[in-house]
Amino acid sequence: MSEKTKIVIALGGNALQSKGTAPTAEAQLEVVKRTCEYIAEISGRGYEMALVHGNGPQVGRIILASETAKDVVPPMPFDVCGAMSQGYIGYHLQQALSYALSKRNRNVPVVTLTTQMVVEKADPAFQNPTKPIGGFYTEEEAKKLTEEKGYNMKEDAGRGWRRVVASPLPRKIKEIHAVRELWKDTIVITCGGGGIPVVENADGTTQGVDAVIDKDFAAELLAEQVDADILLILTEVEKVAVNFHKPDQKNLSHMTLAEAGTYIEEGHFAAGSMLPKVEAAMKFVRYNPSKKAIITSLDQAVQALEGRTGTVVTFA
Ligand SMILES: Nc1ncnc2c1ncn2[C@@H]1O[C@H](COP(=O)(O)OP(=O)(O)O)[C@@H](O)[C@H]1O
Ligand SMILES: NC(=O)OP(=O)(O)O
Repeated sequence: MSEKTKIVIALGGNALQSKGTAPTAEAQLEVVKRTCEYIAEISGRGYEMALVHGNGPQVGRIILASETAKDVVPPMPFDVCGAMSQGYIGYHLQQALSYALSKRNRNVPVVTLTTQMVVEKADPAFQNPTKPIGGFYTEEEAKKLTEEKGYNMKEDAGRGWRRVVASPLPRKIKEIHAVRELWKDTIVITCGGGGIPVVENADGTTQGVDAVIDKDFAAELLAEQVDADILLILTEVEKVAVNFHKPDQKNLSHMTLAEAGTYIEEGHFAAGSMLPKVEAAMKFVRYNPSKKAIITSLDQAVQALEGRTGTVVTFA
């Protein structure tokens, strides 16, 4: 790998979703086109990068469609739905990013790698579903879905109720060697939706499991394994806050590992939304204390890389 600054960018579900319109593939493509302008801008500044995207809303809809059509088409297992989400989100990103790069006369190839993520069979997450997927429901609708379909439903960071599924920790990127090879001259879209969750059998084969891995943790593992300089987590908010959504909310420009740990103990970060981002950032700087993680919004990504905004997480 070259000596340029290497970034792993984690793109939040909001970077792929249109607000206030039906969640169609066409609407997603329009949002992805806007997202890719920012990504191309970062590439234009000479950074090397890989992209990891979320899939919570998308995989939830694919699973729902499959379950709804179960009387006419055999339902797809979760891992296959995850693979489908990687394929179509990756396709949109490839199409839009290639165009955004070409407008800047940067003819860097962009490819999506179907990526399996090894998880542990015994991960306690299989007994405690926490990962929100699909759309948002009212509390009443959520109760009905639990009664009628047996879904696990939880409130998601003050935004409504969502179905939650198991989200085991990512342990090994099956295709990491291909990612490293591709990295040399390509923007690779990998570990989409956290990677397709698989377990390894004793004979070395892999087998899909019912889960959705958190893409922030997957991006962190990738950042470790490609020796990235920066883990850039892009979401809806410009900065991480303490006392979020309270009158005394305070946006943070910087957190050390120790400070982040204290804020977690004090309960400032919502599980399933901001908490995994902060935990992923902490894990990255703990793994390599000379590196940094940044959490910010997509539209502030360039400014955050220049040190002008975002929440920077460092070891000390
Ligand atoms: N302490 C906090 N500071 C900032 N945002 C927070 C905090 N706690 C919860 N959030 C919420 O977490 C959201 C980011 O999580 P989420 O939307 O699940 O991520 P993604 O962008 O990866 O889909 C923010 O948009 C915000 O609504
Ligand atoms: N898989 C995943 O973490 O998706 P979201 O970012 O959409 O929650």
